[in-house]
Amino acid sequence: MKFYKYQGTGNDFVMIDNRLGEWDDLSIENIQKLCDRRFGIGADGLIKINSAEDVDFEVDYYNSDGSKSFCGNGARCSVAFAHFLDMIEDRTTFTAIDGIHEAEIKNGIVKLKMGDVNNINKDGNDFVLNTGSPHYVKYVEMLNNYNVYKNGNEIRNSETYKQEGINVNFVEKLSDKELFVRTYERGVEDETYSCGTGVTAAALTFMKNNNQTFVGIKVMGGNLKVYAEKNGDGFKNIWLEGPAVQVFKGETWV
Ligand SMILES: N[C@@H](CCC[C@H](N)C(=O)O)C(=O)O
Repeated sequence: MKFYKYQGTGNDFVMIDNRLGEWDDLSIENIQKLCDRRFGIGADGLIKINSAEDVDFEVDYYNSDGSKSFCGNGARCSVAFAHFLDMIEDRTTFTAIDGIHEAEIKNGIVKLKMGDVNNINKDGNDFVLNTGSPHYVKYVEMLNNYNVYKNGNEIRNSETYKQEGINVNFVEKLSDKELFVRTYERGVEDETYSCGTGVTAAALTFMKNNNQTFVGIKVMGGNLKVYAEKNGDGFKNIWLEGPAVQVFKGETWV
């Protein structure tokens, strides 16, 4: 199997060109092994780029445990991969598990349109919302020293969330325009260096109480930007922007 490895602010993916359907039957065990950092290539997730009708391609995303979801950074990396394969020019429309997305790519920076968010719920002082995947958002102080694994794992496996699972984002306000976000991801069952749908969720909870349409986000693996417009109790015109980089390519046996 020929593969490419991509990363978007440190959220890393094995990327497979599956436009001819050669890897339609890749098993969950195969995906787990390919993503294993000791016995495989190593990644937070695996993405198959499939052919699609009416749009440029389909992003078929799997977490490293083989479960499916929508991945914001994975979708941004998929746009960079489609551009590398000469499938698209600087704009594209593609489909993913949560619906149709638009995106733009310029100088390695990918700007991805996320689905509208209709409501943001509260769980105590924290927030729960879906930005293509489900997110829990908790504001904390001294995030650099915070135990993201322990506290994220506890919330993800709590009675309320353990069945479906949830991604848990810890957020520190750095200024009126910048947040620091660290995320425990379901399906990876660990902290990742960045989560695109997670930083989007964090930005929307922040924008809800301000009249801002832009938030800069610092994550462990770099910097991202989120733009959005208020729409009733929710948000529309939500864009996630940041780098998407090809790291290496290779061949493996599954
Ligand atoms: N890293 C992703 C989110 C991937 C999906 C998530 N782990 C889930 O199962 O919901 C991102 O960049 O959005």
